[in-house]
Order: sequence, then structure tokens, then C-alpha cells
Amino acid sequence: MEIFKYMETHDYEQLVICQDKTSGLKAIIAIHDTTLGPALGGTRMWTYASEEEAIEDALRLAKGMTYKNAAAGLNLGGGKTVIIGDPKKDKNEEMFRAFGRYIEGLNGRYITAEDVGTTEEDMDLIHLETDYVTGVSAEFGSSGNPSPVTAYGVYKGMKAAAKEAFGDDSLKGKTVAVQGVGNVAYTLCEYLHEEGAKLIVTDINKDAVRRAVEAFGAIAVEADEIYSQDADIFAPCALGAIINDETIPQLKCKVIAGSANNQLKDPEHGDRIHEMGIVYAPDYVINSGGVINVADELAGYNRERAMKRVAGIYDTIEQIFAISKRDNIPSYVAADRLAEERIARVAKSRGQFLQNEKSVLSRKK
Ligand SMILES: NC(=O)c1ccc[n+]([C@@H]2O[C@H](COP(=O)([O-])OP(=O)(O)OC[C@H]3O[C@@H](n4cnc5c(N)ncnc54)[C@H](O)[C@@H]3O)[C@@H](O)[C@H]2O)c1
Ligand SMILES: CC(C)C[C@H](N)C(=O)O
Repeated sequence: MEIFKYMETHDYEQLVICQDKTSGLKAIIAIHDTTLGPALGGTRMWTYASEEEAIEDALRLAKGMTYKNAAAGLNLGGGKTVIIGDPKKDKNEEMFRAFGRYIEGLNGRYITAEDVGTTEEDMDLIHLETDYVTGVSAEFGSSGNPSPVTAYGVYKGMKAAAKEAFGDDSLKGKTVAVQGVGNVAYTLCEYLHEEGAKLIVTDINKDAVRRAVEAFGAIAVEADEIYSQDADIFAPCALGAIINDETIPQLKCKVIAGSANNQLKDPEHGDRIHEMGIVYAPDYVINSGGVINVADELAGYNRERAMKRVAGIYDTIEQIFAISKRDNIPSYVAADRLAEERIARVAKSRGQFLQNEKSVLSRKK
């Protein structure tokens, strides 16, 4: 991989390689774009097959956060960290403290939070070394684990998508096929069950499936059967790249709305589901509840304010469908357009301000 070429082509600002021999920390912080504000994005801990794979993941995820934060209306840029290692075996206190010192060294250009493989406890350890961390436990006046709030946002976004597809946002009597019933999807199932939706669930973790069957009367299916279910809505809440050449022909749903990041394997898959008339709630918009929630900590966490803002995902999804129809483009392109236009507007107004400043200075000479 030619890193500088890649960063230049995709407009990345900074890549920080962090290593600490004592703790075994090997981390990569990628900062994509700080036009809107400091880069906020979680820390993922994963057993990458190679260092190159880890760097690619950090870069890709950081860019995703630029779009997520911009579309969510946050005054924050996009960044992400990956720590190379097994979250079940390789964690230790010194590792997260060392990582915290690296973040502190960036002096606020990057703020972290939880992601796959990291927890509230890990954020508390980072917090011992820096204030540039969110998703810290409630005892520090923080918002804690973002997953339940992400679920609330997905629920709201799913209702907006249902309104687009069925003319009514009620989920009562609708069948929702949920892929993965982990942290986000379990709470999502609570909301759906309470509203009277019928649930079909799958998970590679049999305990997670049992829990959902017992609590919500969900029907359990095998992992590879979830795509072809007779469901009104498909909610991918596990993995990325699940909308692909193999799964698209199996889909019978009218709506795709779930929490998973990077749901489309390639952009062409977004085009295909659009042509099939499936209403797709773009992943980084519908799953932005977690980041909206942790971002609220930066102003002194207020849960009521954060939840109100997360409920606004309904309106953002509606706005994206309106752009999609107006410009005759798939919803995933409309979401990108919303984010890119906001960043460009802010950059332009800032540029204009600096321009004026310069002309004042030159007059003084
Ligand atoms: N947690 C958040 O606040 C948040 C925010 C934004 C996006 N997301 C995304 O939402 C998704 C779920 O996040 P989470 O925090 O609930 O994670 P999680 O690990 O708690 O849940 C994921 C579940 O998916 C299951 N799973 C894995 N592979 C599967 C497969 N092939 N088939 C069926 N099930 C499978 C796992 O066993 C697990 O139960 C992820 O893609 C994550 O990146 C999460
Ligand atoms: C900042 C975090 C809450 C980010 C979250 N892991 C996401 O992908 O949106």
C-alpha cells in the first residue's frame, strides 16, 4: 500500500502509529477530516491478519466517521483508532493508559470512544491520562456505553424508512428480520416488540438467540437463512458487506434498516437495491445515535438533550429520501451528498473569513 498516495487521493490529514513495548500497545490513529471540528471516532481492538490490514481498516473507518458526524449535524470531524490484538486476551491497564497518553499528545485533534472490542472500562483507563475520551462511565458524569442509544436511533430511523415504504411509520404487525442480536440489536428488539412488530432473529451466538426468543417471542432461524425471510424489514445488526451479490437475490423485504457499519459490499450494491425499489436507510446515518450521544459529553452530558437529538435521525433519514427523490439518486449517494455539502459549506465560509482577515492585514502594511 502506498500510504501517502492513498491519503492524498482520499483527503486524509494524519496517521499516527503508536507503540509501547511495556504494555504491547500497537495502535493506529487515523484522522480523516477536521473541517467541522476535532475528529471523533471510536477505538476498535481486533486481531488483524497483517499491519497493512489494520492501517487500511483505520483509514476506512476514519473516513466513515467524517461522513457520519457531518450527516448527524455534529461539529466534529472524522477519525478512528485500531488497536492490534485480541480483546479477550491482550488487554491490560498500561496498554490503555499508554494509548491515552498518545491521544493527549494530539492535544484535542482526536477524541475517542468505544467501538468493536473496547468497553466503558477501557475508556475509563484512557481517561486516567487524557480528557479527550468519551463513553466513559457514568460516575465521571459521562454517558457510558453508547449501544442502547444507537438502538434508539436505529428504531427511529427504521420508522422513517417504514413511512417511506409503506406510507405509515407504525411498525405494529410488521415483520422485522434481525441479523445479530448483540448489544445494539437486543435493545432495538425491545423497542420493536413494544410497538407490536413480529421478530425473526439470527445470531452465531446461540445464547443471544435464546435470550431474544424468550424475551420477545422471536422466531429463530439459521445465520444463512435470514436474508430470504418473508419479512417487511431486514435489520442488519452484525457485520459489514452483507448487501452483496449473493444476498441481494434472496431479499424479499421492502426496507433495509439496521445498525451495522458498511452494509453495502460495494457502491453498485446500493444501486441495485435502489433499482429493486428497496428503501435503504443509509448505515452511517441510521446508526449515528451512539456518536451523537457520546458527542453530547463534550458540552457536559445531558441525557434528555442527547436523546432528543438522536430522535432527529428520523428527520435526517426523511431528508435523505427527499434528496434521493429530488436528484433521482440512491439513498446512499444522497447521504454522502448531504455530508459532503455540509463540509464544503463550512469550509467555504471559513475560507471566506480567513480571506477577509488576510486583506485587513495587507491593508495595514
Ligand atoms: N454499539 C454501537 O453503539 C454501534 C454504533 C454504530 C454502529 N454499530 C455497529 O452495529 C453492529 C452491532 O454492534 P454491537 O455493538 O451490537 O455489536 P455486538 O458484538 O454486541 O453484536 C453483534 C452480534 O452479531 C453476531 N454475529 C456476528 N457474526 C454474525 C453472523 N455471521 N450472523 C449472525 N450474527 C452474527 C454476534 O454474535 C453478536 O451477537 C456492528 O456492525 C457495529 O459496528 C454499533
Ligand atoms: C464514537 C462511537 C460511539 C462510534 C461508534 N462505534 C460508531 O461506529 O458510530
